[in-house]
Amino acid sequence: MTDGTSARNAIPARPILWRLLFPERHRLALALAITLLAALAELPPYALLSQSIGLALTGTASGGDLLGLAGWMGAALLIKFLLYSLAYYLSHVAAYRLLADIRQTLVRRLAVAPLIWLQRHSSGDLKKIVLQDVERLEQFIAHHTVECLAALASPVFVALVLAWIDWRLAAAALLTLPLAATLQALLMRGLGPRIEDYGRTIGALNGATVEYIRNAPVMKAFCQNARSFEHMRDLLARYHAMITAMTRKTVPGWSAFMVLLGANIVFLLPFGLWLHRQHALELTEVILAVMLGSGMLKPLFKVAHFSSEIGEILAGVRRLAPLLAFQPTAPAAVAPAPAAAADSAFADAITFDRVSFSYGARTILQDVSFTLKAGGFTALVGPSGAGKSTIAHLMGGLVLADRGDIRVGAVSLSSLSEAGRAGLIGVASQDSFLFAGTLMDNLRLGRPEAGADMVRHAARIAQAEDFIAALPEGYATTLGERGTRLSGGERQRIALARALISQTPVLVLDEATAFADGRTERRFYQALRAAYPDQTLLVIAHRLTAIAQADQILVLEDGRVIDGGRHADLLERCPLYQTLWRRQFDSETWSIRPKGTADAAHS
Ligand SMILES: Nc1ncnc2c1ncn2[C@@H]1O[C@H](COP(=O)(O)OP(=O)(O)OP(=O)(O)O)[C@@H](O)[C@H]1O
Repeated sequence: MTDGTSARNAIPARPILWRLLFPERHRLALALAITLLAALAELPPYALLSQSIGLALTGTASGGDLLGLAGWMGAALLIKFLLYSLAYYLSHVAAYRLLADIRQTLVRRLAVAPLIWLQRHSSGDLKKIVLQDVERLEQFIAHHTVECLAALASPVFVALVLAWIDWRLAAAALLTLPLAATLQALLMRGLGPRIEDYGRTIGALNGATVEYIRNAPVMKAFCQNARSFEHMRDLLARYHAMITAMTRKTVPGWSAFMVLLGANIVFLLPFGLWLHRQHALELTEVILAVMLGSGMLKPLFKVAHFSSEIGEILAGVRRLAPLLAFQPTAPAAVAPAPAAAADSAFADAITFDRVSFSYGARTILQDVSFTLKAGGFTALVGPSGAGKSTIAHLMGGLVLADRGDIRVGAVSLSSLSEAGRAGLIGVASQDSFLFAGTLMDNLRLGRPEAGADMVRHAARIAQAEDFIAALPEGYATTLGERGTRLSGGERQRIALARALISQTPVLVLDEATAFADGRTERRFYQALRAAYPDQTLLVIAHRLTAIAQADQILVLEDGRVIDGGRHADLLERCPLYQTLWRRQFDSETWSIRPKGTADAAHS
């Protein structure tokens, strides 16, 4: 397994950041140039102030002089205000244009991102990328650019003015800077991995929060509260511990850094007064130097703060990078035409050839081999946890086999593009996701060009016709984001009809008919075979009566296919199949009886 952290660190974030900023480079450059002017505009008010003090000290100021000075001061402040406003305006316009572009690109890329990649990321991770990481870029583009440049430029301009008055004053004003910079470097040491860790914890916490919100109704039903959601509680504790450790590590250093940046007055004032005594400087020059110099380094605190934030911004860019890099895959040249599955050349529509799969260290499937005959009806049965859905996930491209090969006809499934695979193999499971939109849109998801007759036909087979007819607007009924207006069983029927409409040569139904009772389920398979006789069907079902008519039944136990054949043969020779067959009747006749009547009921 690849180490996600080192892989992420290997992505060079700075070039990606520049590439993201490139489309707005002119606007941003203009914003920065205006910021420099605004930082320069901070100086004249000080010069005017020092001039006023000089006039006041000599007692030569007339009312007109003071009014003039006040006017100039007001004008200087107004110019500074206008320049900063313009710089901010431009940086914000650039930021929001870029953000809109980046978000649109991300959404487009999400649509073409490989299923495997999406499967590996929790919804919390993706939320963090699409919302928080992009939001952080807004902070960087709209605020940090202008504010950090101003914070850097302002001490430089002040140092130049001080050097112009007397270079020794500039040197005295800068004396505490090396000390503060060394402290800052020490402070930041070892913070990088912590910031990475912080990002990971936030991602995990987001995921747990989304899961918690989704499961809130279930937890309420069982009278549980947030404290019972152990995973989230652990993550919150980890987050709290991490923040506390980071605060403990950084706060004393930050405070010392801040104090040092403002401490240059300790050198500047005595040194300026000494120069005045040596007749090297006028008193007004000393006052001007102290006014300018005493606060000149404080803006660097913002720069230092930014340098700790840039780590998070770049980590966000690194997270964005893989998603931004996805390109729509060209249809695979080797994908067999869907209709070919029924040809004799594709007598074996699907072949699992010694396929193994693990979740981490846990082996789920081991050397699984079987074939699905083209146009045949195969059922996959086995105890819970045997690996049946994992086989469906492999065929649906949600996970990749660790070893072995899955072939569609003669072509390896792994060599097909996602579009090629989706055009050949359709998967419907119990977990159906319905999008906000009309029922018709939801049904035609896999085949937007499907005609009304085809949709109605599929809906009839999926036993969805009656309840659709009862909906206020039939097929035009708008569904909520998760199809909340439909019951679980109705949603499953829609998912089933959707898979039928896609008309893929191979169809995998993973507990997709769990909504139906035994008899309805059996009738459904009969209707399905009659309507689509050429379709290769793989059905995962717990209710064996429904699939007893299958051409082939594969028995899976602990990730291995232990037997395969027709119902009658398996019933005769396969102990596990016999047990599964018996168990379904036990469960069908199972009931809760008052204590003490159990024996009587069994006899
Ligand atoms: N994402 C995952 N991470 C780790 N283990 C998983 C994951 N998904 C499934 N498993 C495990 O893999 C095993 C096989 O799961 P699978 O869903 O394929 O079984 P199944 O035969 O379909 O079971 P059921 O009939 O109950 O649906 C189970 O033990 C399950 O806990």
